[in-house]
Amino acid sequence: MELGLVTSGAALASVEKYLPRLLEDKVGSRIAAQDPTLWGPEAESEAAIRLGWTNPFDTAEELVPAILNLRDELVAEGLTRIVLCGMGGSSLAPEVITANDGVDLVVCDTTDPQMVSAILNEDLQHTVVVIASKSGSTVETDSQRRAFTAAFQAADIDPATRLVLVTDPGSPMDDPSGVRAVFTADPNVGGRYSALTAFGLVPSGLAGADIDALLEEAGLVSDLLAEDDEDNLALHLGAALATTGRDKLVFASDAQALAGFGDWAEQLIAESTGKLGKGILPVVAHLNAPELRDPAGDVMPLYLYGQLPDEVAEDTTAIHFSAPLGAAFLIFEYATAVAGYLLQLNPFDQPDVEAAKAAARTLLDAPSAGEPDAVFGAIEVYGSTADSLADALEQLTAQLPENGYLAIQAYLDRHGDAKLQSLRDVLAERTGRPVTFGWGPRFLHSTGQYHKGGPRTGVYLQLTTQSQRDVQIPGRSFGFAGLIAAQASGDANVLCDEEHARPVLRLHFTDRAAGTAQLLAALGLEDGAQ
Ligand SMILES: O=P(O)(O)OC[C@H]1O[C@](O)(CO)[C@@H](O)[C@@H]1O
Repeated sequence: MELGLVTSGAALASVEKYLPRLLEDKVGSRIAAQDPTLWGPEAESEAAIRLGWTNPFDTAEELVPAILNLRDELVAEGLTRIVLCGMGGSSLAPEVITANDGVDLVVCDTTDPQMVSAILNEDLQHTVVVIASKSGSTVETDSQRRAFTAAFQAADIDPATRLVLVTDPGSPMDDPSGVRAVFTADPNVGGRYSALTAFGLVPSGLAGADIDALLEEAGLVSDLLAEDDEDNLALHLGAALATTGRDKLVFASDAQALAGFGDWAEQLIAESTGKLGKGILPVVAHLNAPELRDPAGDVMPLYLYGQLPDEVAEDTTAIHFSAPLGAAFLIFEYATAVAGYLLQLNPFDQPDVEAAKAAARTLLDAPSAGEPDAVFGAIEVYGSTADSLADALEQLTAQLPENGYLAIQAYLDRHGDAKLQSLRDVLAERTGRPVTFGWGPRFLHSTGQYHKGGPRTGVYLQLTTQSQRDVQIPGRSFGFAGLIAAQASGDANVLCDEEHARPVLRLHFTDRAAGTAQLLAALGLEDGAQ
């Protein structure tokens, strides 16, 4: 795949404006040298323990053979179905790596009982489960570990032969008892920058992806990214990302481009920049997305290609990017750190994620159902007293400010309920504004930071459901159904609180299939087709 970056229109103007400063301030070489002072005194202590990703190569030398040895052992034992339990930075990169290599990896990054149950109940005889958590304490991952341990025991399989852990040294998960292997990662790398560390490499390598080739691709650009050189792609990309006023970054890929890359970059950019009332909102879209037809003044189109086009319209604002996956990871990580420098924020913390987690914990201790404001068929409505579903949606989108965005937050099964993604285009078309579609609780570890920490311009459509069947979480007083309900309500409570004061419309399906069909019909969509 070709390696290159072309900027045009306002993106090019931003590169021309910022590049001389980035070169003069030696931003490229200072990031590579892991200089924690670059983002100002307030960010310094965090940055001092978060820059290890600039050199993933030394650690990989020992790590890769260990992963490949374990892979050989597993294959010899017929254990070829690899499931990965992990949230955000602990699962997004392996999903992209394996998809681009054409190997299977089952990612369990959910608390939806239907999706968890489908993963738990398939082919346990040939399954190995990688449990990945940097902190070792993320509630989703801990719950998934408990559920898989119980499922193996119920199937008369010793979990100690099937569980593989990836975590930071010294975390509550860094304990070899009762598991097949523990891989510890570089603690000086935050989750969303960890694609080329144990978090990206262990699950991908065990699933059969060519992780040596991935690291080689990253190696192709690592010297260039460390240089204070006007050809440094990360300086160009960082400057373009920081284009004044163009803070909705709309991703679209051609057929040959990196599959699913936008989902990984979404967390990197949203969690790194969405804070202090500023930031860049990634919108994972496609080439025919309404947002790209005649882009609004606050939209920055970002096109991902297998091969860059021969010509781009110079006066049309866009970023055009192409790179092999390993290189793309490293370029985007550097570029995000560069954008953080230009936007004057700390790209390594996520100060607003904790609020939703705390609100969910409170609700798990004392669940409070609350009464719906209205009921239409199989849909309970919270946060609107409109006379119909269509009116409730209309009232929500009418609150969009001029530079606002709509976030659809679906606490559902991203495989089984995938047809709901067609809502994105319809609502983008109707509102003329960027629309994001996030699966909960996965997005809480990604755009969730931006929703609470970024500009107060979002309106939120939450979709939740009654599940026909719950899945128990051994050792906990709640099951997955209670957990996902608390996560959705907790996040809504924070978005609506006095500090954030954002509009949230919650549509709760009392029957998953009937509610889905009803909502699609209310938006003029039949069974997911436009
Ligand atoms: O790897 P952990 O500690 O389980 O965290 C998962 C995700 O949760 C966050 O810490 C916060 O949402 C992310 O930054 C991270 O990628």
